[in-house]
Amino acid sequence: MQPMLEARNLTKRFGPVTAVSDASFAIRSGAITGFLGPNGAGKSTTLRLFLGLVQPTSGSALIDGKPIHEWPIPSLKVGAALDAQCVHPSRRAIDSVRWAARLAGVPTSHAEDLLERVGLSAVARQRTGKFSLGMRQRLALAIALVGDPEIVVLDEPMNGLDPEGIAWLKDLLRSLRDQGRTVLISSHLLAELEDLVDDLVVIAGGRIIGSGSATAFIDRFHPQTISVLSDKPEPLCAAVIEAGGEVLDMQGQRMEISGLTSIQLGEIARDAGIALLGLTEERSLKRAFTHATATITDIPGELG
Ligand SMILES: Nc1ncnc2c1ncn2[C@@H]1O[C@H](COP(=O)(O)OP(=O)(O)OP(=O)(O)O)[C@@H](O)[C@H]1O
Repeated sequence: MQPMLEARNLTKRFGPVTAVSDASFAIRSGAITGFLGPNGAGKSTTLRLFLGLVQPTSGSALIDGKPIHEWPIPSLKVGAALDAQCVHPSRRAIDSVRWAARLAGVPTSHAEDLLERVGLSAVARQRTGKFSLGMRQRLALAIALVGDPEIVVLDEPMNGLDPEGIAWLKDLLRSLRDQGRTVLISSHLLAELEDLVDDLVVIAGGRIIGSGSATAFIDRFHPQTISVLSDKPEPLCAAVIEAGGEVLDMQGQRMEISGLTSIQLGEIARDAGIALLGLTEERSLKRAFTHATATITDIPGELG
């Protein structure tokens, strides 16, 4: 199936700065994809390249097979919220949405519904100059949805939202996905995306370090670690090292071990006469992400 968004050897340089370097990845239709990377990694630049707001130095950024400018009415294809400050402060919220609808060439009659959908009905007729960042994020989202687009692209939309707002946004994005839309959402905070995304594209230093399903990302990058609780941590630590394992962390009776399977660890403890009081193999996207970004130089582009 044709990817909904695809970067092919995409590079963008700003003078001496290479913001995006030979990036290739594909985003499938009908999924929520998290675009994850530290500050300055090149996320916003990549999103802007897809939206035709900056031109690539080389390579291409395709929306459903072609550059955005080749779509007759781009806002029907893709709606984007890249900057929560994008609306004029002296304009009322409802007028900003109507203005965006006019620009997109779609009826303005849904403006009220859109503001209701993003929880801004009560302030629809207020000027946006005094809106909080969270309110602006909601307004930017309403504007992104104005053309009822197939693809929704959001740059750090959770900035400024309180926990309730974040939960609300996640529900809204899931409902967009459940309607068959494609959602691409960037963040520098993995915790924001962890329970939301189906797929991930991870970028650091302008380079794509992995893309694919979140599960595949964990499989590929997760360090093999075991958290173990024992009544004799010191001798267990020595036995683990003796057997070629590594003790990553030790706090009281709990230690974190890598380089051994849980079966091997059980055998080592048994042979040393040490009781294991608990043993868990922790697998989290967070640990995989930390590991992947720490070892970036060793990692090739595509993830299965
Ligand atoms: N218009 C520009 N002119 C010069 N340099 C730029 C421009 N836009 C981005 N950069 C640089 O490109 C690099 C990537 O920036 P970008 O904003 O894409 O990263 P980001 O991952 O979105 O980071 P953040 O989360 O901090 O916004 C940074 O070094 C940035 O300073």
